[in-house]
Amino acid sequence: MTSMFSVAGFALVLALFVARYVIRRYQDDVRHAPGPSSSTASWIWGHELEAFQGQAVEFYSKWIYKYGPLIRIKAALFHSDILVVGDHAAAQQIFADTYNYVKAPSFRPIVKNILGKGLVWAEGDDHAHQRRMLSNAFTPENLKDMTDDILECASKFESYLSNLALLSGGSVTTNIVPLSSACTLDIIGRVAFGHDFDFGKSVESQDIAASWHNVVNTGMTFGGFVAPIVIRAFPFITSLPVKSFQAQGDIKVITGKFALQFIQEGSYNEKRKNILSILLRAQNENNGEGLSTTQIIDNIITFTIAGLETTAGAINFTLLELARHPDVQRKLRDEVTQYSSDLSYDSIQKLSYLDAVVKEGLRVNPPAVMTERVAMKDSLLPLTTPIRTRDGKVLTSLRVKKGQVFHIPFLTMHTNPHVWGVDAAEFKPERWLTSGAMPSPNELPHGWSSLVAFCDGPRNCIGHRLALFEFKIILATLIRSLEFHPTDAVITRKNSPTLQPVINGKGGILPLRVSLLSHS
Ligand code: HEM
Repeated sequence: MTSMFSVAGFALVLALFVARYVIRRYQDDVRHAPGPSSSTASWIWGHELEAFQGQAVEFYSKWIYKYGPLIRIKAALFHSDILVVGDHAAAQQIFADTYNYVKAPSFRPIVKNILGKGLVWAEGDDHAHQRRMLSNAFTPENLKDMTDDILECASKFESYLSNLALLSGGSVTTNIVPLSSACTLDIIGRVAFGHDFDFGKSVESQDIAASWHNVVNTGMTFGGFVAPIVIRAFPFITSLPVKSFQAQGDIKVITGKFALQFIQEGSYNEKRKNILSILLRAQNENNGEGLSTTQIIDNIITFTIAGLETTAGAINFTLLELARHPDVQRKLRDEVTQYSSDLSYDSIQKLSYLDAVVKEGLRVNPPAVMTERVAMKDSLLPLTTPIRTRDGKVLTSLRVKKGQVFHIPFLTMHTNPHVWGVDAAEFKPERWLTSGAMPSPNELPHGWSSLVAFCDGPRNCIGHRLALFEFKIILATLIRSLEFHPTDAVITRKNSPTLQPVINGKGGILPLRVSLLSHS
């Protein structure tokens, strides 16, 4: 008898579940979005495994260029279909409405452990408040005060490579990845909390490098694919007492320690130039309205993590492009040596070819490859490119339900051949300088320089001006005295968790031949 009731109970739950699924399916327009056929999806992993196995967003690009800028794919573990958004109006709306479209809630506990309760973790009013308080640290005036620190760190990078080349008779092949990371760690350490990590020589910088290497290579394994999908399906597991869910990252521990030390020294009133000093002084001036000391430290940690490998990645891939395009490299060197003996904030903005190289570098190899958002309520998404349904209706906007997951691949949006032409994926800085070579503004996304490398809207990259300044100073410093050449290595690209150069399945390796100008 008992077993009969439990079978009936189970059947009822199942029927309710199926009914809910069917009703939901017909209350939104997601089913009308085109995309790869369900028959090509794995029954358990949907299209997500195929997408993971390809290069960075390779499949999202392939599908979007084939089916249109907004597509639907089957999700893993029976989750409802995911919308992959390359449509500009839809992306703009998602980025603008930060109260409705949020980062995946199931990952917040992990983000909190790794970064603390700073800007990346915060949502809604808390985010708006933190953002208002933090923005002041990134004004051009404050960035100008950081110039000497950035120049010094870039020079160390250049000296290291020059010496290496000199010791090998003027030319050397080296893995550029750990060196650019050491340089950007030095910069963020100095400008964020007044600490010098000593270009990869300090124990802390080595711990940070080892832990990042581990993150990159674990993210490319099958386990790295499955873990976030399981968390999405069973969010409660992040609160289980499992070591890896509760662990704080090395960068958080190390940065937190140095930031606290800096505060305890109490010298922030004299050390005006770094972000921590700026925020602590603002805290005193705000009579309690500002951020708490814990929030300030959590944001220093957040800036370090968010600003370190993204900027390093931009340098790595742009040096690779320059190595592959010697003519571009020569033109850049000519401009840098001709016009800029001083690399101040104002003078570097005037170097138009350097600016074009930087934009093109971020277009074809955006360090943040894609992002994800989840709808918090039922909503209507505007579309730049209407969708035609099977029964002939034309949809200029799409109804989506609460809980809808969106993947927004920046790289796909940057290199769409229907927008940028047949050479969309090629590195050609000239396109930014030649009249008529760029697509018209209404064909491009809303964002910095009509790109989404720094995302868009109230959650765009708060550090983008600092990132661009660093990026330009490092490139200009290196290119003045060194020449970069490609090697025979076959380099592919993976998203783990930023854009990674990969050789034979291993991430974090990018060999380049570097020669002293006088020896080439
Ligand atoms: C080339 C280098 C960089 C790139 C390509 C980049 C890209 C991005 C992108 C795409 C986002 C949005 C992520 C999302 O919402 O899913 C973002 C957010 C953020 N970035 Fe950057 N970033 C770079 C450098 C930096 C630097 C140097 C800092 C700090 C000093 C920084 C701090 C942040 C923070 C705190 C956020 C979160 C903003 C918010 O949610 O309000 N980034 N960045």
